[in-house]
Amino acid sequence: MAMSNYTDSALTLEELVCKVYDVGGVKFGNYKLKSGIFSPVYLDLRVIVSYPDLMTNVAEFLWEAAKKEGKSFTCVCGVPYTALPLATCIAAKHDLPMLIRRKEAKEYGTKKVIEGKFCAGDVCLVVEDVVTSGSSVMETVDALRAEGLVVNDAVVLLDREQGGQDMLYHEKINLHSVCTMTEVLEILRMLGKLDAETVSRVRDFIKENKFSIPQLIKETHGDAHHLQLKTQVMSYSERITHCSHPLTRKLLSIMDKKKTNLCLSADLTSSQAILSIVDKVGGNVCMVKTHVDIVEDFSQDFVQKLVQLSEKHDFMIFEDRKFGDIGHTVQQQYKGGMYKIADWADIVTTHVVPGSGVVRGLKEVGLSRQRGCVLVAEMSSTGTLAKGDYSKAAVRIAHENKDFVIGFICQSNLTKDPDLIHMTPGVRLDVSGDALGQQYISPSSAIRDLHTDIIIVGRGILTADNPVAMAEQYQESGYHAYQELLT
Ligand SMILES: O=c1ccn([C@@H]2O[C@H](COP(=O)(O)O)[C@@H](O)[C@H]2O)c(=O)[nH]1
Repeated sequence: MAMSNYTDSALTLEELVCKVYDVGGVKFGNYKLKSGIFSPVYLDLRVIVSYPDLMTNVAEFLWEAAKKEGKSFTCVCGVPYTALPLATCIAAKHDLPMLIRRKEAKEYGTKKVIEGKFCAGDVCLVVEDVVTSGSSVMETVDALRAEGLVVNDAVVLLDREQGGQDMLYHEKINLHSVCTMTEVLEILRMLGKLDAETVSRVRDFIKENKFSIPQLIKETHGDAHHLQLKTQVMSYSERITHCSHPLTRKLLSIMDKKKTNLCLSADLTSSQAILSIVDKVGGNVCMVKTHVDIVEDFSQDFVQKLVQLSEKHDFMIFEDRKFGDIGHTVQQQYKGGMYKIADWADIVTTHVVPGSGVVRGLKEVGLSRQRGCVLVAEMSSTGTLAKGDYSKAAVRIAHENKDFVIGFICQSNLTKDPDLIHMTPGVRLDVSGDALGQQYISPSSAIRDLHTDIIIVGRGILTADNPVAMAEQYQESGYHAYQELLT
């Protein structure tokens, strides 16, 4: 008999997390892990099997997360043991053949490792309850691949954010998660189930117990494989060969040629001041970002001169317009008014708060002009609401509009798709922040820890005594961090 009577057919993520917590799937305290270390959080998602309605809901969330990017699968396989019933629910509900991986091959009879009917080339989705390092998912992936199945995707209920996603990406697996540990903490805190001290203890634990990719690969595959890691982080020039969007290719080729991942945020209010600094540091940057509506003496002559400088120094022009209205309105804002942004800006930013119509509206104007757009998926400011499901929706919209969307404004790595460039503002050598909620991280940390592609720097350069020398320092610091990732 079921231990609790959940009758919900469709829960919100908050409700799901709350129910998993209420049945004891997530516990907070001081738990000794298999590794011997003590953890302030303990996950026991096996308990879900005792709550059939909750289990069906979890399975639906998993399926939705896996299908978000429009992928299709010919079969599904759970990582033994907790995810087996979850995979079964998905298979039964969506009429999808299921495979079972044996933990040990049978010593008799067929000696099969993978049970169920399949053909080489079938595309299998791997299902897991929790990902920490990604090694359990990899055991199942390796077994499936050994039988000729194609495995590119895995879906997990909870990503502990300790390095598993990067590890799996290294193994050419896209990990889709229903929620992350950060989201669980935020939801439980919001619902009053956790105090601030516990939240910060768990956050610190996760931060301090992150695995590096080399460490994970060594653990999963041993030393020989570890040595191969060096070749796995893509250089800009390698990445060009994996990209289809012409603007992404152009940007990566500028970054490669000029040895820079720096974007200057030219947030000055006089056109002369902007042109002057851009001419001085144009050689150090791959992009110049503008807020054209703060320029007091704006004229078309100003933007023409900016375009000339972009040709002289070989950088792209990026108008940080942050559109946020319905498709029909943003079209007028993009091509018309006094700024006529579509005439001169290679790239523009848009919020996704109106839904995908905003992107479709901009695309109708920009596509024929070979322009591109960047989605504001996350923000650098304190208390930002652009997080969690909102950011995931931005990723989905980007994937659905890859002919026009070339990346994200973000504070974390959101997708491993080589076409989509991650651009991170809130970067400064002095990381103390400003009085209005801006938060900073260092250039090297943005590249190395957030795995971003481009650092966006404004006041760090503009207010320096010697902005040119400072731009060189940011260029050097960002590019050096990128080179370190390659070696
Ligand atoms: O999340 C975001 C999105 C955009 N910005 C913009 O980047 C620059 C940052 O300027 P700094 O002087 O380096 O703080 C600015 O134009 C913002 O509008 C951001 O900071 N955060």
